[in-house]
Amino acid sequence: MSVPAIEVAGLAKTYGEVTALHGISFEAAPGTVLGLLGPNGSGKTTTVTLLATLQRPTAGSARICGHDVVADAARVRELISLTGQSAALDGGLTAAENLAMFGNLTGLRGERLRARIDELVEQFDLGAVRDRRVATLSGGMQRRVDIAGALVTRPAVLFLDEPTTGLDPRSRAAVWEIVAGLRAEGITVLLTTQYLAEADLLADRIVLLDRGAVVATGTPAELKRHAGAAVCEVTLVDPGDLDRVATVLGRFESVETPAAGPAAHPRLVFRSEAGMSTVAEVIALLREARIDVVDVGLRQPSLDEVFLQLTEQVP
Ligand SMILES: Nc1ncnc2c1ncn2[C@@H]1O[C@H](COP(=O)(O)OP(=O)(O)OP(=O)(O)O)[C@@H](O)[C@H]1O
Repeated sequence: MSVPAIEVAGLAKTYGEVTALHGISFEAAPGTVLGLLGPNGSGKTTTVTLLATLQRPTAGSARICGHDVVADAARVRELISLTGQSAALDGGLTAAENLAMFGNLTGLRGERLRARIDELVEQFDLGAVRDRRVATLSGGMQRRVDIAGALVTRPAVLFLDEPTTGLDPRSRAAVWEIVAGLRAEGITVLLTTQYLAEADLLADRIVLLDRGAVVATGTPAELKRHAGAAVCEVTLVDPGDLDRVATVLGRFESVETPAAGPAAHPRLVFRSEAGMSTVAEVIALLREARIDVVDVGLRQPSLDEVFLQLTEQVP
């Protein structure tokens, strides 16, 4: 078997009285996307900073492509790149100048640097903004330049810390495409995100952290199966019916769901142990009580629902 791109064993970190990580373990195979998820304060950033050699663990170990992040930190730094939500760009420089700056920082110069910048401009579709000052670009475009900057040195492992936070849906989709492309190139990506749909879409495997411990690992599909039965979702016409529905369907176990938008129809979600029979029963009960619905359906639990079940709060 090949050496894991990321290998974390019993990794712990305490800050004075605060234990940020209680000895976590997980692995990522080369060329895969690992989603690191968890509520605020669960230890995601601490994990990334330890793996990126920005601080030292209190106990346990971590290896990047077989190299220890403490004993072999210099080699690890050559293998990784880190980019986050706050773009590390110089707004006064053009996109191409920023890429050159990233190259210079790692010793890439001259013709090799110019050729690499041309490649990245092409790959990230930055031709139109190449010679524009970064401060004048949209947030989505800046994020693209920033990720391109992290790739100037062709890292084996890329840490993407909340790469789509604050982006509009179109720019977010553009970043998703980039991440899928990186995976196709064989780069291992550790992605932290607060958007579970994003992890569902991009991650081969997910590590779910809560209060400094791993509470679940698996593929998105495995995590959803772990949550157990399918759910029956009832979408109501009238918000005024919510209490009545809760009474009429009181025998079913309700599932906590992420808040819907203000304009959305009110919905209730129940565990559906008996699959379609539960749905049939729910429809019969609602009809009997003359409660109008927009929709009653059977579906797999979403990753958000799994998350709410396994942790104490939303990420
Ligand atoms: N330098 C520090 N000194 C003291 N405590 C810290 C330090 N850095 C992190 N912590 C604590 O460690 C815990 C984990 O924090 P961390 O930033 O890793 O979580 P996170 O999952 O990245 O959260 P968020 O999603 O809010 O960024 C928190 O309780 C935090 O307050």
